[in-house]
Amino acid sequence: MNDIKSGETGPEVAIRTRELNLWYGTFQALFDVDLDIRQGIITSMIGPSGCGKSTFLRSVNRINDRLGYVRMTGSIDVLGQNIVEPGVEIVQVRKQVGMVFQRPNPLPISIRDNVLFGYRLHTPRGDYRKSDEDSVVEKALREVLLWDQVKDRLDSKATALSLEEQQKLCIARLLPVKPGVLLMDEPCSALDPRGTEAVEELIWELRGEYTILIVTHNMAQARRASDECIFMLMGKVVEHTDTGDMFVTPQHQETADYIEGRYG
Ligand SMILES: Nc1ncnc2c1ncn2[C@@H]1O[C@H](COP(=O)(O)OP(=O)(O)OP(=O)(O)O)[C@@H](O)[C@H]1O
Repeated sequence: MNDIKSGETGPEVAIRTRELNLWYGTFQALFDVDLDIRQGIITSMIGPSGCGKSTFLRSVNRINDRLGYVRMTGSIDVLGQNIVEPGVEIVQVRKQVGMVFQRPNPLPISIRDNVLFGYRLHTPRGDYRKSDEDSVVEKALREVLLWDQVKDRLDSKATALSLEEQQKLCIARLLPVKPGVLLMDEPCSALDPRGTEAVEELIWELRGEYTILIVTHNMAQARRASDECIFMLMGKVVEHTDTGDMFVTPQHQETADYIEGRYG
């Protein structure tokens, strides 16, 4: 049951799902998920291992499509378009919905080419100007607070960067194609506490410009780094509310049990 109710949030909803069900073969992983994820804020998704957080995230940019045995029913509207309708181009979905993974996964090419990779792929040939490249690279790296560290070594291999820098780069390379939504699946889990703090600070900087949905096991992170929080259990949404309220006055016993560490 949701506490932030469908239909109440008006046009500023970035991701809206209705009766979203998903099966891996015969195993049902998501049950009637109705969510309204607001535009321009950070929403965290928490819940015990296996409750369907990553499955939900992967549905919103249709990575699950790669698996032949996944079946979905219901709708997922991203910025007003139902992305699971027949005929929707996955390339367009991926352009609007960027994804950041647990382990930073830069390509084994230069820092500069990493930033330009998606931009080259997604910019129509007639609109692409080589003379724009420098400013595109600088803008994206500045946005992720990495420019000063890397501006003198843009041609170095991205894989030689620290994990924190790699993760920032993986966020930077999404930005030139102007995604409305950034999905982050435990983006700090491979980082040390200092790297975690730096990436959290960055995510907070991006707030407003982008709609950010972040899956995390780290409740302290959800608490300090999100505006709204969704608690899931066994494929269902139990509670979706203001983060402060969820941690202080959870409305459901299951939420309270999880927050107090009574689930694995
Ligand atoms: N590719 C897959 N094929 C079959 N079953 C899967 C697949 N991916 C996930 N599942 C199953 O779907 C359920 C939800 O998994 P999911 O990874 O979405 O949970 P999660 O909440 O993100 O877990 P974690 O916090 O451990 O990452 C689990 O029972 C999992 O075993």
